[in-house]
Amino acid sequence: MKIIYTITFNPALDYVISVDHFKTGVVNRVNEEHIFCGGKGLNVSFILKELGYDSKALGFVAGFTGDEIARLAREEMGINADFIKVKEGMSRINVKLRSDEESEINGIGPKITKEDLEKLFKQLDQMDKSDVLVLSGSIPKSISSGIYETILHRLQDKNIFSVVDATGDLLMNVLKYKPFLIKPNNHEIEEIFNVKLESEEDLIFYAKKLQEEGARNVLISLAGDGSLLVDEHGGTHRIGVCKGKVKNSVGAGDSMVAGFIAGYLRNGDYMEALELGTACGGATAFSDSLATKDFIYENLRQLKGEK
Ligand SMILES: Nc1ncnc2c1ncn2[C@@H]1O[C@H](COP(=O)(O)OP(=O)(O)O)[C@@H](O)[C@H]1O
Ligand SMILES: O=P(O)(O)OC[C@H]1O[C@](O)(COP(=O)(O)O)[C@@H](O)[C@@H]1O
Repeated sequence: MKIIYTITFNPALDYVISVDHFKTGVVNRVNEEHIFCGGKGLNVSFILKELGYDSKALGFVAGFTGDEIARLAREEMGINADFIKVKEGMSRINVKLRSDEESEINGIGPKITKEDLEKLFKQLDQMDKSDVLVLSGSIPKSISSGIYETILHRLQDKNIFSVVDATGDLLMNVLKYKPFLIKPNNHEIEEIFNVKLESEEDLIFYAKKLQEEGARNVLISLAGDGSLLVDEHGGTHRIGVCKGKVKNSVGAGDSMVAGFIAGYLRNGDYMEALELGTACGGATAFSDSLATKDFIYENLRQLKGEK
């Protein structure tokens, strides 16, 4: 049995607030607030657990916020988290503002030293052939943007499946290690290539460009417009979305990544992976926080046109 590891370098408490007609330069009053444990790898671990796949959630936490993240991850999310506690700084509080528009303010994160990184490398040394490693999210400012590259370089002889959900250099630098899956969204592709995507042909063109750089499967998510996968055999798969009322789309991308991995692990079938990923992304977007199992499968049945 493959072991799935997720790494969240910079977990966060997500402070999700709703404000009617938010305005800058004045006092705004919140009419609904929630605090969730967030961070991309942790979100992936949670959805994997809902789908029946255990994972080891690795990463760094610091300060009182870090203690709360570790507590919430274990006690409320039910995740097998093995975080490294670092001494300087504190884990982030990321503000997610719901108003006429959705806005996010994501923090910096604690100071991670060389010794802290060594501890993570030791944990990763346990990885074995065909295990899955999910590297997702940003990294604290104290670490070099080459860190994902360093990790995949260390693991390159182990024949693991890597999944990378990150932006800019963090993503581009690892493509040469042939990640099994990358999941940029359309805005991230536009930023990477400094272009405006205007058609499906554009999406396919840039997905193939990322494959030329080394990525095996490229899944481009398009929020409410669904997603497009160019698989490693050159097949193109376009899928729409589940129907529902959006409540909070934070974590939809992470949910899609988890669903895709779980769907693929079942039979190695891309369409099954894409459908389950879509159901997970939609179910999270239609929930106050991350989606739960029953709602994911309800969305999957709806997507497939089943009762
Ligand atoms: N408004 C929405 N309605 C239905 N499904 C959605 C919606 N937003 C996101 N999703 C689902 O979640 C997936 C990932 O969402 P997206 O916002 O593109 O990811 P990210 O959070 O990484 O930017 C989408 O491809 C879609 O399947
Ligand atoms: O590490 P980053 O890129 O700052 O992102 C962290 C944020 O991403 C999230 O994991 C949500 O990610 P997505 O909406 O892209 O799925 C939040 O829980 C968290 O606040």
